[in-house]
Amino acid sequence: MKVVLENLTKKFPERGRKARGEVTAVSDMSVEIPDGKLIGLLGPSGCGKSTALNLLCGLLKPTDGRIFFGEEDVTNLPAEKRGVGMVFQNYALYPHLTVRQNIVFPLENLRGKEKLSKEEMQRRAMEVAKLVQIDELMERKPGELSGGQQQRVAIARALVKMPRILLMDEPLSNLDARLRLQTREEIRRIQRETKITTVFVTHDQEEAMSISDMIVVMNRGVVQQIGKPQEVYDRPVNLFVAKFLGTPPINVFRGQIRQGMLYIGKDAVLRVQGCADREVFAGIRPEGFVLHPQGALTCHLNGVEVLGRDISVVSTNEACENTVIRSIISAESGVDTGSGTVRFHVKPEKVHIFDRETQERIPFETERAGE
Ligand SMILES: Nc1ncnc2c1ncn2[C@@H]1O[C@H](COP(=O)(O)OP(=O)(O)OP(=O)(O)O)[C@@H](O)[C@H]1O
Repeated sequence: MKVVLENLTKKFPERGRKARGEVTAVSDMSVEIPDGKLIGLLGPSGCGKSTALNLLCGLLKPTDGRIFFGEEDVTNLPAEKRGVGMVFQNYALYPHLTVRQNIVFPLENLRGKEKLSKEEMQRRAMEVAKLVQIDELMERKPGELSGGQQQRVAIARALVKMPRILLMDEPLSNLDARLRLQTREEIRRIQRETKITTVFVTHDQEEAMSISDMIVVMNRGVVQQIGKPQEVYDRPVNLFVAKFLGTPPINVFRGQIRQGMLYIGKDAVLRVQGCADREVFAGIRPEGFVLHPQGALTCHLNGVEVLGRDISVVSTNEACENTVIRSIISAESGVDTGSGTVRFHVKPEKVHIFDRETQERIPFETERAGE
C-alpha cells in the first residue's frame, strides 16, 4: 500500500521549568512511500524520527498536514483502526506468555466482524512463525530465547494481523553486532516476501543504507533528502547529508574557488567549471584519494592503519575540519612513511563542494588539476 505524508508538522509544548514556547519535532514533512517498499528514516537523535513514526501509526495527531494510506485519508483515524504493525527496539513481549501465546495475543482482541475462530488464530500464528523461522520455538517463554529470536517473535506478532503497513523503531538496537547483521538481513527477506510497505527508523546510517529501497534523511525535524541510498551517498544535497552518510566519514576542508580552480590551502586540487569565486567547504570521501608523488594535495602523514584488503592513510592538513584525514587506499599501494608528508590526487566524483554559508551543494564540471 502506498503511503503519503503531506506537509506534516508536529509541535509540542516545550517541557521544563523555563519552558515558554513550542518544539517543532517534525516540520512540513512530505514523503511518498511507494507500495511494497522498505524506507529507512534516518537522522541523529532528536531529529524527529520517532515522532514521524508515531504520527504514521496514529499514536500522535499532527498539528498540521495529512496522512494517506493508499487513497484513504487516515489523519484522524484512531491507531487501532489504521491496520499498522509496530516493532520496537525493546521487543515488548509478554514474559509470562509462550511464543505462541504472544503471537496470537493481538488476534484475541479482535471484535465483531474481524473476530476469528481459535483454529484460524492458531493457523495464522503458525504461518507467521514459519515466515520468521521461529516455528520450532512456539512453546518457549521469551526469557528462554536469544535477543534475535525475541525480535523475530515481535515481528511475527506485528505481522499476524496482516497489517497494511509495518513500522519498525530501531528494531536492531538491542542486538550485538553479529546478530544485528543477521537480523537485518532477515528483516529484508521477510519484507520482500510479504511485500508490506515498511518504514524502518534508525540513527545508524550504515544500517539504513544496507536495508532500504529508499532513505529519508532528517535533521531537526526537517527532511533533508529523499532517494535511493547510493544516490544520496553520491549526490548529497548539503554538507549535513554528506557528513551523516559514510564510514569513515567524509573529510571536510575549508577551501576557495578562484578562477575555476578549487584550492585547499595553497594547493590547487581540482578544476571546477561553472563556479563563481567564493569560499567553500570541500568534502572528499575517504575512497576519493589517490596516492601520487606529484599529487595536488599535500598533507602531513601521521601513519598507516592496516585494514586487510585496504589501508587507511591517516594524515592532517590545516584546512581540514576533521581531526585527521582518513583516506582508504588499496593495500598494494606502497606508502613511504619516512618522508613525513603524503601527496594525493583526488577523484572528482568523490569530491563535493558546498557553499561556506548556506552549506548547500554546488554542482560543478571538472577534470583533475594537472591532467
Ligand atoms: N511529547 C513531547 N513533548 C515535548 N517534546 C517532545 C515530545 N516528544 C518529542 N519531543 C521533542 O521533539 C524532538 C524530536 O523527538 P523524536 O523523539 O521524534 O526524535 P528521534 O529522532 O526519534 O530521536 P531518538 O533517536 O533520540 O529517539 C526532540 O527535540 C524531542 O525532545
